[in-house]
Amino acid sequence: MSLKEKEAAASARAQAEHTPLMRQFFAAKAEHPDVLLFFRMGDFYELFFDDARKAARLLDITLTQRGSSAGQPIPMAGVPVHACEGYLARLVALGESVAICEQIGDPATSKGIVDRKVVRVVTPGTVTDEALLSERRDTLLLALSRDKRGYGLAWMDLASGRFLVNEVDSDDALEAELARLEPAETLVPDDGTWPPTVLERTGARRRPPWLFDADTGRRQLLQFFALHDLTGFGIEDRPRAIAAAGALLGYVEETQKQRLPHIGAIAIEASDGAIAMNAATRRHLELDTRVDGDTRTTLLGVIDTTITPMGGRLLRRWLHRPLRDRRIVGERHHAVATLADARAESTLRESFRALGDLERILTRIALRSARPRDLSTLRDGLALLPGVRALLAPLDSPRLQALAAELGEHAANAHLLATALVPQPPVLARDGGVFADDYDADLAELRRLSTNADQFLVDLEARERAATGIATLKVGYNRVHGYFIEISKGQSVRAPTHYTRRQTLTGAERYITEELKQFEDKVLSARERSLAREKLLYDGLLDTLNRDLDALKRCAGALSELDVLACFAERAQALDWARPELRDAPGIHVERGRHPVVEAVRDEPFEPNDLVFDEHVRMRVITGPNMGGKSTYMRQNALIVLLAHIGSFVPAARAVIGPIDRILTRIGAGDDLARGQSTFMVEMAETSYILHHATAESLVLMDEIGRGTSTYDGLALADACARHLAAVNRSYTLFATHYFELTALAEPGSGIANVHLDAVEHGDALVFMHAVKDGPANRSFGLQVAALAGLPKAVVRQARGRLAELEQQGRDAPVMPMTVDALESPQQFGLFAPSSAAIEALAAIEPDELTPRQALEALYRLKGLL
Ligand SMILES: Nc1ncnc2c1ncn2[C@@H]1O[C@H](COP(=O)(O)OP(=O)(O)OP(=O)(O)O)[C@@H](O)[C@H]1O
Repeated sequence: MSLKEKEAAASARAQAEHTPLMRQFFAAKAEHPDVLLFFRMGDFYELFFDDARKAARLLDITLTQRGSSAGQPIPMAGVPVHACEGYLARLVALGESVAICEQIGDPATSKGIVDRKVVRVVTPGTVTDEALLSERRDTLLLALSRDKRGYGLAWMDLASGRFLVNEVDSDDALEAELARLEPAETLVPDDGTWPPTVLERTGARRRPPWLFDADTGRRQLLQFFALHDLTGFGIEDRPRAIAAAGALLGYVEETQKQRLPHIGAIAIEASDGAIAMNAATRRHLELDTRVDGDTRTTLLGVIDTTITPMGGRLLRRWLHRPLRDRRIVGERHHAVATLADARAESTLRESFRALGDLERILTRIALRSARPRDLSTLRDGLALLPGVRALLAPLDSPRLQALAAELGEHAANAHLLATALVPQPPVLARDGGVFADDYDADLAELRRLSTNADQFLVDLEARERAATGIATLKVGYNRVHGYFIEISKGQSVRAPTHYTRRQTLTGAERYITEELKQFEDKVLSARERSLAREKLLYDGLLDTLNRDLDALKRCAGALSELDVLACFAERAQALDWARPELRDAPGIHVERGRHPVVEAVRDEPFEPNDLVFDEHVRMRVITGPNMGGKSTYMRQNALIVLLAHIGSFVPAARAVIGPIDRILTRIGAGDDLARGQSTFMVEMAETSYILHHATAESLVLMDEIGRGTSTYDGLALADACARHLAAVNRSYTLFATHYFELTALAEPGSGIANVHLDAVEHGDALVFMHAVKDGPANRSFGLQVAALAGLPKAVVRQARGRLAELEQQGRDAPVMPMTVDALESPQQFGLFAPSSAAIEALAAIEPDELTPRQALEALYRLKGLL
């Protein structure tokens, strides 16, 4: 016997030692080794062995034992089927996947143990059940591929049917896309090292590398979309994107185990169509989450007043992808202005309250998992369309008119749903009662039979009481035994002989009669038949709706966008925001700009500030006291630029903005300990990214760079970076600093100007003015701010003394002015003051009295003193 044969025999012996049930479990588990297996047993999903231990830990459920198999006790944990959604939601949030193994045979009729089969695999990135999805956030599955030239990305929102791809050429760009998309699950080829940002994500899943092959991917896509070539989707010459898309499709088909008719197309979402923002920028600008996890005091928290969840999700997508296409964005501004001028947005928003999440409902219709209430929500939504179209008809805006056309009529489906469904259908289709009585004659007849039953039973009870003379006789029904006549124990001797005993209880006997039996057969079969009829009608309704799925999806898309545009119009008026102007000419002009979030949370009025970047000034060095408002000023301008490019109005009296390609920020952050980097390392890595990527169309915010190291190192670095940004990158740069030395950069012709924020002292109190003024600050108020913060008085006093000393020393050691020219001749760098002996010797020299030879000697002497 060969070794292989011996092993096979041993495994067969081991198998034989298990019970049939456990053998069934092992077979299912072998097909899904890396995920938790929910094994259906009656009213429970049970987990065994390691799955049980893991689930007990993650879900805080009891770990028990179930007999033994092959001589060993079997660890087991279980969740009730009726409550499984909650447990699944918790597991997918933790990045876990679950294979659902159902009983597929009927326990009543099957011989031996009932058949079981894995019917679907619930994974964090492929969930479509309403209960498992976050309402206002897309749940994305992402697949990555790579070749020598870079990475391919493909992502799918299964709950809406969106399927997109992109290709990027660097780790940085990949990281930026991950930060933008925030996928719930990421498929990565298991081949060599990947950046930690990829593998350390919740829901990262390694897959065999051969699944990420471009040729196979192309074949899969062609087959899935039933096409001959991919040119129509514009991805034909994108092998990395195609490889990722193929891997993604394979995974979705493997886990869903059903057709996915709602995924009708794949499209490219290229990076160069959007204003680039890397992960750091998204974090620093607090677009939708703050470092402390708060989501309310963020930009999204302030601007999101969308009514529908699908509108909320679209707005979040827009916010993370400001567009560079000024035509599209300009059309949105025009639409917002038109809605606001016509005061149409409030009526529109009011009607959207009845709309619901049509986008996800349509997906459930396509996947045939829609519940009756989904259909009634769709009915109510379609009923709104004529009103919405009438409202849009007179409005003179190309985008609004295009959206009105996208909405479509849908009169037939609206009528169908209105006549088919009862006003308030039940939660589940299973128990019937979904369809209106007059929708279907057969159903109405079957229902009449079961309803008339009630009257028949009342009559029967009265008749039997009279016939037997037993006043307490009752007619009843239970699910196990069916209809019965009940007589108390004491009276049961008086039961007539044609009563047949059906069941004996402690205090009563239950009987059946021939008449009651006949009635029971008729009613029960009517009930069953009416349920079967409803199921048939339900399937038919889903078929009809699926025929129009594409048009309905376009309608839902248009409604989502209208919701966002109406939200912009509402915000613009409520918050007094202005329509920005996007121009081809370079420059940024903001008049009376405000920070939308700081303004929203402050009780006192916000001090508006201007910003001008033009051909003369491309960098503004901002100085001023701590707490003066430097960071606020910088961020508000970035947020204004960003808001303008998603189509929103902006918190300013006026904003005129030229082409922008990136928003880059370097703003003080805490240690990135999770990634083992010190504050200074993070600071330098982010700065280096900016210096490598910023262009003359980029908006750059630099907040206090150099703070993470010693004063001289820090100042030297800050100085060099500022010069590089001004002279080489030539970006629009806001550069906040505590190094007053940097104010010397603002020389005529340098393209750099100073602005400052101020504070005034009122006795012990310090009042911050928050107004941005031209020129450098003249003092820092650091000690006053420290005192405000509660530093002990003695410490502040001591610091004051030390400051006076330092300032005196500083005055004695002159610092040479710094110019942009110094970039080319670093030896002129004016930071490091010459030694005081050299200065004294230099001061003692009278040049006019020296001969050329003496002058040369003096020069050698001075050099020797350095
Ligand atoms: N223009 C303004 N109008 C009203 N209040 C403002 C304004 N700008 C800033 N503030 C308030 O001042 C606080 C401090 O602002 P900010 O953090 O921008 O100061 P900073 O100069 O960057 O301070 P630091 O140098 O300590 O980081 C803000 O939290 C805000 O409440």
